[in-house]
Amino acid sequence: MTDNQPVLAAEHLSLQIGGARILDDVSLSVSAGEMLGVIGPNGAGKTTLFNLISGVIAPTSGTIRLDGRDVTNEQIHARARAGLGRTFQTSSLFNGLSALENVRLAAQVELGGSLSILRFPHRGDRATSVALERLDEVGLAHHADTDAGVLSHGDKRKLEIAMLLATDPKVILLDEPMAGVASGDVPGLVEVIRGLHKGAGRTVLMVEHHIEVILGLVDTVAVMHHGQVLAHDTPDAVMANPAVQNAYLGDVA
Ligand SMILES: Nc1ncnc2c1ncn2[C@@H]1O[C@H](COP(=O)(O)OP(=O)(O)OP(=O)(O)O)[C@@H](O)[C@H]1O
Repeated sequence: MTDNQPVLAAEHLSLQIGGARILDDVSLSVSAGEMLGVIGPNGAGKTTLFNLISGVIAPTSGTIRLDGRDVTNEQIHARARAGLGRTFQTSSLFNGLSALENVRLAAQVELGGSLSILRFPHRGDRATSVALERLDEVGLAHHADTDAGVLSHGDKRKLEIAMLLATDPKVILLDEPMAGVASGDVPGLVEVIRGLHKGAGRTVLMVEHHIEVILGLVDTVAVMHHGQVLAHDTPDAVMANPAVQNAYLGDVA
C-alpha cells in the first residue's frame, strides 16, 4: 500500500432493488487513521452503504477496495479477516455471559483457538489478556465480571466496541453507536470513540444521527441524501455548504 492510497474506498457504488435506486454512484474514500462521519436524513442510504462495504449485500455496480484490493465479491467473513470490523444497530452481545467472556470469545476467534465458554477463563491465557486489555481500553475493566445483559445501553455499546477491537480490525465501521443510549452516557461513549481514533490512530467510519456528536469527533463528514453523496469535506466546510444546508440541514432544522 502506498502512502496516499486510501485504506478503504467505495467507487461508484450503486444499488438497485426493483424499481428503486437505493444508492446512486456513491464514491467515498478513507485514509489510514482518518475518522469519517456519515450523516443524512432517514432513508438517505447510510446503512445500505455500510451493508455494501461490509458485504451484507452486493452492489448492483461499483467496487469496494480494502488497502487497494478489490473485495467487492468477497463474503462478510473474508472482509472481516481482511480487517474490516463492524458494529450493528442491533446488539450483538451474549447476555448471560460476562463482559469479559463476551470479549474473550471475540479474541478467541481472532487468535484462531477453539471457542470456549465452558472453561473458566484463566486470567493468564492470551485470549483473556487481550480481552482484559480491550475492556480497559473502553473503560469497562471494572465490569469484567458483570453479566452483559445488565449493563446500561452505553456500556453495552462500549462492550461491542471492545469485542470489535479484540478482532484487531484495520477499519472500524460504527453504525449509529449512540442509538438508544441515555443522554448522560453519550459523553463517555464519545470519549471511547475519540480514543479509538485520536489515541490509537485507528481508521473509523461512523454513521450517526447526532450531528453535534459527529461534528465534534470526525476529520471529515460525508452527507448522504437520496442515495447520493452530497458533500464530503471537513465538518466546517460541510456545515457551510449551501447544498447541504438546503437539502439536509434545512430539512431538519
Ligand atoms: N432491501 C431493501 N428493499 C427495498 N428498499 C430498501 C431495502 N433496504 C433499504 N431500502 C430503502 O433504501 C433507502 C435507504 O435505506 P437506509 O436504511 O440505507 O437509510 P439510512 O440512511 O440508513 O436511514 P436511517 O437513518 O433511517 O437508518 C430507504 O428508502 C429504505 O427504505
